[in-house]
Amino acid sequence: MAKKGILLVNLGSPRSTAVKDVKEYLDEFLMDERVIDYRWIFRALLVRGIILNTRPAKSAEAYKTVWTDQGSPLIVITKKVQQKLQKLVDVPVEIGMRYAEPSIETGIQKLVDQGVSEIVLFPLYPQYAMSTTESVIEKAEEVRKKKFPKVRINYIQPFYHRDIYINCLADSIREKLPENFDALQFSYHGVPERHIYKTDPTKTCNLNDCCSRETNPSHQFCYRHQCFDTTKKVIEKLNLPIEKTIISFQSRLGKDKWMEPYTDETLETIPSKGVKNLAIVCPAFVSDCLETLEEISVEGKEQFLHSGGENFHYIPCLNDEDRWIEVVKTLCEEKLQQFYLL
Ligand SMILES: C=CC1=C(C)c2cc3[nH]c(cc4nc(cc5[nH]c(cc1n2)c(C)c5CCC(=O)O)C(CCC(=O)O)=C4C)c(C)c3C=C
Ligand SMILES: [Fe+2]
Ligand SMILES: [Fe+2]
Repeated sequence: MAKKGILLVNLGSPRSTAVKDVKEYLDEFLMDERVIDYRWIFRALLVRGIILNTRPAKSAEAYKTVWTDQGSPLIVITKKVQQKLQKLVDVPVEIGMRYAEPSIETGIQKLVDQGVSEIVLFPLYPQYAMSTTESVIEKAEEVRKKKFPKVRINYIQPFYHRDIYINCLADSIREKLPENFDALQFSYHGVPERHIYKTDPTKTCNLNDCCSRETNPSHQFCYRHQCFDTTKKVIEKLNLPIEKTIISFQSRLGKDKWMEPYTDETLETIPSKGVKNLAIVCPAFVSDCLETLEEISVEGKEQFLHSGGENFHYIPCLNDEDRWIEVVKTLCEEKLQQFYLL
């Protein structure tokens, strides 16, 4: 019988906080046609002609504020998840990053070196997006076809709607919520609106109320719907009134129209509407990273407090919490079982 293994895939971080390493990382990231989805020549002009002239130095400074002795928080946390999961399952577990090292190819190679030929690959993103889930699958398939044609890969699908995940996230938030808060804000990583239209095979999503409808044929590939639905399901579990919740989208880049409302603008306007004590959580990320530890916990906090807010309470991601490791284990085991049916 074929030997099985698990590959946990996350976004990836630069090798170090040196500007040249950040530049190399951003080049690979932003030249991905599923991230900046322009024709190659226009993408290269924008990324290599404009963005990479100034952004690496700025991003390197931001990375320095979150970097740990062991490296980037995102990679350190993903490794902890790997180690904890390895103790619970009897197949090899490795990690791979979509950008930079350890790459998806490195991860698959490590599994193959242990005799594995059937891999469950877990893109660590609760919601589907072209720039994340789809990009990971495309890359893994490219590597598999080129380097490991005999290996079979079974992909774990977005899990934002799964009860086990929602219960886990709701329990984690409940434990960390402060006693008194005026609102709980759900801040998701944004994407350009164009990405949503582009990946909608049904062409029925118009980015209005269709995303919050119970059913719509576009939901399987609508990142906006999946963020709304995650929020709705979590607040139901938490028994929180909808009036006490806010949803927003962070981390926009460039001049395109990204999904609204924007987190930074929201943080600046809500204190004048009576939200003085804020709790904020970032459920597009399962591991804390630059975008949560710096953009939200530091920059976001400053924006909120300077705009009249009084208390800002950041709720960490699931990281290596045992209850989350249990969810990862269950989702992986489901897919491992499927190999027998394929
Ligand atoms: C959670 C899902 C993510 C989506 C969707 C996503 C889309 C997306 N991101 C950029 C540009 C940047 N993102 C950056 C960092 C970053 N992004 C995610 C996740 C998603 N991105 C994570 C987990 C991180 C942190 C990585 C880390 O090392 O901690 C950055 C780099 C940092 C910076 O310079 O600000 C950029 C740039 C685009 C353009 C995009 C969709 C089109
Ligand atoms: Fe991003
Ligand atoms: Fe939608």
